[in-house]
Amino acid sequence: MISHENALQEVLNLSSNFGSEEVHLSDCLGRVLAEPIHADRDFPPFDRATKDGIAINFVGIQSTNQNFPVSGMAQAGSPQQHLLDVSQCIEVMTGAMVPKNADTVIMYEHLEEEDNGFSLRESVKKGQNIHYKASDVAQGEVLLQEGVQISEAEIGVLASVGKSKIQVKKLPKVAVISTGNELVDVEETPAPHQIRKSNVHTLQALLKRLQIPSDCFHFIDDPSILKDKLGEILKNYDVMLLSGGVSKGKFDFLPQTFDALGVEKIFHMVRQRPGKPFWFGQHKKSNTTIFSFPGNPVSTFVSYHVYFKPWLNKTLGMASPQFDVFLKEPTENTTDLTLFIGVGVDWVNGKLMAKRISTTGSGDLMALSKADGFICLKPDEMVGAEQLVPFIPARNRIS
Ligand SMILES: Nc1nc2c(c(=O)[nH]1)N[C@H]1C(S)=C(S)[C@@H](COP(=O)(O)OP(=O)(O)OC[C@H]3O[C@@H](n4cnc5c(N)ncnc54)[C@H](O)[C@@H]3O)O[C@H]1N2
Ligand code: MOO
Repeated sequence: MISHENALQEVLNLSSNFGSEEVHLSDCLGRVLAEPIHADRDFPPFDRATKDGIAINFVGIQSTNQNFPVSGMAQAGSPQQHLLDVSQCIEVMTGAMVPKNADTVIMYEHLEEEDNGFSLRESVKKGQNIHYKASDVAQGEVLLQEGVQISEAEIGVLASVGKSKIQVKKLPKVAVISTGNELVDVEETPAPHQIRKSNVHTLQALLKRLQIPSDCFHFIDDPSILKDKLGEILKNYDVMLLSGGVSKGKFDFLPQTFDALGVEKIFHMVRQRPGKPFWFGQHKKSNTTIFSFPGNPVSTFVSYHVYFKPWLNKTLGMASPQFDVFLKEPTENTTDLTLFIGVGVDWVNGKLMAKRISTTGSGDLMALSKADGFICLKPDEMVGAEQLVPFIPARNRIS
């Protein structure tokens, strides 16, 4: 049986590239840039007043006895004014172009308004209250690199440089598939021997968060139906995310179905818990990557985070972030498997502290809703209290 580390490496080795596509600014949140973004002009594009007040030429302070008659008004959005007489001033609003021949801005609160203009109430430093042209960024500079994930802050940058259409990395087309005779739809009332499908909904929600559209399928445990239907899906999707039907049961038909469809098995069964029966492969002809997760809800959920997310990140040209948390209580892994243990996390004195969630096992869907993520313990590893341990977040606890 393959170790978790080797399994992850095999998954990453099969990362793909789906090219790029153009999307509108309003649709690009969360997508990954497939082009560098350059400054189309200097930022700021002109010497900009940062306070409401007056603009003067500093030389005028010596010659005017600290009193400046007003010769004009510079409003944000108006063309540049010209201060012709250095003994005078031009009133200037925040965001306006500093007038030609002016080099200093004084805010109203530091001035005394008089009949014939303004006099100074505070000392003035030459050049104050001006945000200089190109002091943030010069025209042509790279503002955002290819591979950056677009957040709300990047949207502002894209808008500032006039990018209404953006090249982003194309996302895979994903089929989310559940298998099993016991599964019924959410709307149905299950008979005593049945349960409602939950994995497909969780997987679709996880994908939706990444803006990945997916189609959902369900098939009963029938080898010929599985072969027909999965054969069709192979032709039309880049990725299959399946749950259930991959273990040792007499009705776990997926491994043999993949084999019959000519899907290359990369590995089946990983030395980990949960998620041991994970089956991973690729159909070369259709270039479809197959993540066949064990059906227990926690196994499917953990496997998605541990394998599919890093695969997707690499496919989109992004690094997978690595996190550590401090363990509240000592924890020992007495097995020869890598363990992923559900934890709740809390900020304590600037440290993210993790505490184990009590659970009955990988069928315990309710415990999942209490977990903020999973800590990873290597086989036979002992981690003491207050020690750091790798953490796979399942929800955002920072913002
Ligand atoms: N002889 C062995 N038996 C089992 C092994 C093993 O190594 N040897 N592994 C166990 C582990 S670990 C897991 S996990 C399960 C996984 O088995 P399958 O992937 O074949 O999953 P199923 O048997 O189809 O289902 C398991 C469990 O999960 C429920 N399920 C399935 N799909 C869904 C869904 N879409 N939504 C909600 N719940 C789902 C299903 O009803 C079962 O209760 O195998 C162990 N056995
Ligand atoms: O994946 Mo099983 O994942 O340990 O219940």
